[in-house]
Amino acid sequence: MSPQAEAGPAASSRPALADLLLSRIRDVPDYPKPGIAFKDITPLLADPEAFTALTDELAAFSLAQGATKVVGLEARGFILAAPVAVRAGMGFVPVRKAGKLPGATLAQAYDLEYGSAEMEIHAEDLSPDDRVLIIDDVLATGGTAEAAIQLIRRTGAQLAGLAVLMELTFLPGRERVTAALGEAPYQALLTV
Ligand SMILES: O=P(O)(O)OC[C@H]1O[C@H](OP(=O)(O)OP(=O)(O)O)[C@H](O)[C@@H]1O
Ligand SMILES: Nc1ncnc2[nH]cnc12
Repeated sequence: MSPQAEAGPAASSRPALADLLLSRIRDVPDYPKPGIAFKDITPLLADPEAFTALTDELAAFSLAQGATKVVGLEARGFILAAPVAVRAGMGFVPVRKAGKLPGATLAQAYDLEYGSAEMEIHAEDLSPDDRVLIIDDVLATGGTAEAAIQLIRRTGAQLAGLAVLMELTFLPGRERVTAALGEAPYQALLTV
């Protein structure tokens, strides 16, 4: 399945799920900076029906891709990815912002919609036999996800794909991550 075929169709093929998830995401204007329309997922997390439906959908995607590990991107990616890993029976590996992991790390610098940062992973948490699904809440410029893809490749593990709750289509994130993913699939449950 091509990355393009994976992107977006969840919203059209599962309209009830898409409507439920979308109804629980709040727009906050001018946060954290003027001009940014912030997508706040906390109402979705507070709703057990919506959070469970999201977890089940992402767990099914992880299993369908043959993943062995789920990687979550700090911080909102942790909240989504950890229950997916438990539901799918896979390990969870955090990608953290610089300086938070105590062991030997690989590091990757990146830019995002409203700033720049550096992320790290404990390379010892992944082996070449692992197939890694990366999970995050929002794909905006794609800078964060692209850096995570590069980081996973540098560990020597295989990429099972990238799944996000929501893609912001007015930014060129999809082109950026599908180029970085190569043959590995991309799934956005919602496109806004
Ligand atoms: O596509 P991009 O332009 O890179 O933006 C997307 C990233 O931005 C947000 O994370 P943020 O760094 O704000 O961290 P948080 O989850 O700790 O709030 C979001 O959770 C994604 O990880
Ligand atoms: N507009 C946005 N809303 C929420 N998270 C984001 N990460 C990057 N851009 C974002």
